[in-house]
Amino acid sequence: MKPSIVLYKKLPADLRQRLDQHFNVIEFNGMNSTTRPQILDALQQAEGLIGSNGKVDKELLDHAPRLRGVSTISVGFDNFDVEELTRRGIPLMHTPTVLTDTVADTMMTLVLATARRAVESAERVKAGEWNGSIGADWFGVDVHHKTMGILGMGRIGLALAKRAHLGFDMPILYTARRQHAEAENSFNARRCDLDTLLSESDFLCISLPHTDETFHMISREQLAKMKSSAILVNAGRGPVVDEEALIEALQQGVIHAAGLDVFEQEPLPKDSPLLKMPNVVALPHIGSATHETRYGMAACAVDNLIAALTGEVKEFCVNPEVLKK
Ligand SMILES: NC(=O)C1=CN([C@@H]2O[C@H](COP(=O)(O)OP(=O)(O)OC[C@H]3O[C@@H](n4cnc5c(N)ncnc54)[C@H](O)[C@@H]3O)[C@@H](O)[C@H]2O)C=CC1
Ligand SMILES: O=C(O)C(=O)CO
Repeated sequence: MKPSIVLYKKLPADLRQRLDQHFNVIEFNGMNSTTRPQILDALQQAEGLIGSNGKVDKELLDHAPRLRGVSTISVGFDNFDVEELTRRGIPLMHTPTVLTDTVADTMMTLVLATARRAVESAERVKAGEWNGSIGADWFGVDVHHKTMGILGMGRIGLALAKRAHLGFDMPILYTARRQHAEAENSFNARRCDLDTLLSESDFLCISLPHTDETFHMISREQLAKMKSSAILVNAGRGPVVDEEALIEALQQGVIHAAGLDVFEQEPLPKDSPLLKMPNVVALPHIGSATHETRYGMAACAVDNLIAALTGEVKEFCVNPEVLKK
């Protein structure tokens, strides 16, 4: 008999068929307050779990006595209790690499859109405000040759550095726990402490995961150290930036603008002051959201689950120590 798995994200038909070839698939339309109790029930029998967006915590794992492998359709795994999974010997698989360039493109989009006021200008054109030769009230600021500061020099940070250095002649600064030879040798990036990054960057670009250490790493005190002309771009995770402090900084002109793909609460609440600010470009967490990349992520996650449940994991395991047991 094929092992049972729980799927909580719609997959392209061919990938769903690939899962069906290996498993008895119990599918749910997302993990939310309605489906979660049903998912917990189904997990009594399930040996695998695959999806994205939904808390995989101790409560869920306590309902899953037969679980042997978990696969997230994302690179970020802040929704997962990795310690608890590891304690139970369950591999957690994720999808790095396949989305790196697409997310770096999104970050560059936010850099350009905020600096050149692209969204705001396009909205004004549609509102019929373009009635003659434009004046300084429409002008933006240059991106090329400005200093880009990268917080989170991992795969995505490096791909962003490549774009900024090769495409826009931007000097690159980065803050990291270790030196990144490739960033320094290939893209002339210079490592510095956080205070220097904050005070010297024209664009502070965040591609950090959400962890206990990174929670509110950028708050009032850090924002106060930035240039008043600086633009903050966050496509890592919302909670890395203290959103209340960011809103205040934008309202008071402590910094110039923000380009945000991620928020402390997603979807962004309809009454968020961010939605009313012309100097904010807010995207609905589209970092990896292209047809090609979302397909690639789903395919990677399907292969990852098959590998985890057949004991043939070669890469993309968040907690590889469980494989040695
Ligand atoms: N907006 C979106 O749609 C997407 C967002 N992401 C986010 O981007 C994050 C990064 O993805 P990758 O670059 O693939 O991961 P990665 O693991 O290659 O890079 C993360 C980097 O952050 C660094 N880091 C972690 N904690 C730190 C700390 N306390 N201080 C300084 N540096 C620290 C790590 O050392 C690493 O270099 C993901 O974890 C996810 O949260 C990823 C994909 C799409
Ligand atoms: O992969 C991730 O971590 C995302 O945020 C969505 O691509």
